Amino acid sequence: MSHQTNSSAGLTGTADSSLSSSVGEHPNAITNRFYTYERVEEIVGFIQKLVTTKPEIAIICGSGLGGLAELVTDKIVVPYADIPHFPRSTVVGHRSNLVFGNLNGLYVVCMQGRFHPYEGYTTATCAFPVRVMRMLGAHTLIVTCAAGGVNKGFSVGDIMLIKDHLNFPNLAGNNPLIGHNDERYHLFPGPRFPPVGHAYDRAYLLKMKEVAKKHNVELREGVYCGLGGPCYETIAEINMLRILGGDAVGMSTVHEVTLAAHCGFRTLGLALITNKCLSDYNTTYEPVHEDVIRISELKANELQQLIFDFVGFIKDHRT
Ligand SMILES: O=P(O)(O)O[C@H]1O[C@H](CO)[C@@H](O)[C@H]1O
Ligand SMILES: Nc1nc2[nH]cnc2c(=O)[nH]1
Repeated sequence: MSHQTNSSAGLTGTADSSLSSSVGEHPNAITNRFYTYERVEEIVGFIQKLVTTKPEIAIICGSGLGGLAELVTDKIVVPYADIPHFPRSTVVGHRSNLVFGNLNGLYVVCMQGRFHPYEGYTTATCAFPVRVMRMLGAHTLIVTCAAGGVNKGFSVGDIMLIKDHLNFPNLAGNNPLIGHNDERYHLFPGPRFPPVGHAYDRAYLLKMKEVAKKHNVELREGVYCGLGGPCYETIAEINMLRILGGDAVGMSTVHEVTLAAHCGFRTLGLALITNKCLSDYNTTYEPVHEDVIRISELKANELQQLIFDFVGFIKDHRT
């Protein structure tokens, strides 16, 4: 049952009048005009007909990390293709499903496949499922991603707790919240000028460190740099990211976490270091997506265990 083509994904040039652009309008404003409160309610209503339990935890699976959803029991799988106005993942290592079910005693929704700006989606489109998951009832977001290790002390296979991010598209004037700020989202609370200084929940960060200790996993902690992609970085760019305090680099996460902060999610971010970044002009290694997927799949079990236990903690401490 497919309701709608990908044309709803916030791109211009479709027959839908809500997508036609006024002169000079920012693509994110067009996307946000398309994903009206009513339309998001329609999407949420559609999903609620299929899934009657309210999810508490939302999980976004990074490249090669879709297996996280396999931990979920009593699964209900809702393909993106079935959901009205939902985009599709087009990248290897990303499936296109919302997976609902139980994880260590809590009801969760997993995005098995995310959206990236380099696929042609606006950052607002990439982030909008976060709002859907919030409106479905989730209060905690666990966002995972594959990333290159900018920090020279990091090794391939390390897991980095994201303590903060550098949102490069945002610094260049591309923020998913550009456009009309619908007051009705103030429920979450969604102000026009949302603070993002604590977008990654400090208490969650500390808790995940405890969980990792129990599993004898040494976690890294650092700043994730979100770039547009699809190119991996030049040596000069990596050197710049280091100077700016970046520890890991990827092409996702920052727009999702921005929207998550806006709609009141408490967020935990985990970046799996899948490759080293180019450091000097004598380096012959270049990152390739196949390696990213291979390392993600190799380390998925470890990450799954940490997330499983972390969800158990949320269950024991929710108010
Ligand atoms: O961030 P995720 O989706 O985990 O994937 C990362 O890996 C891909 C590049 O290999 C890019 O999509 C980058 O963002
Ligand atoms: N931008 C970027 N994304 C990645 N995803 C996985 N590895 C990398 C990387 O080195 N750079």
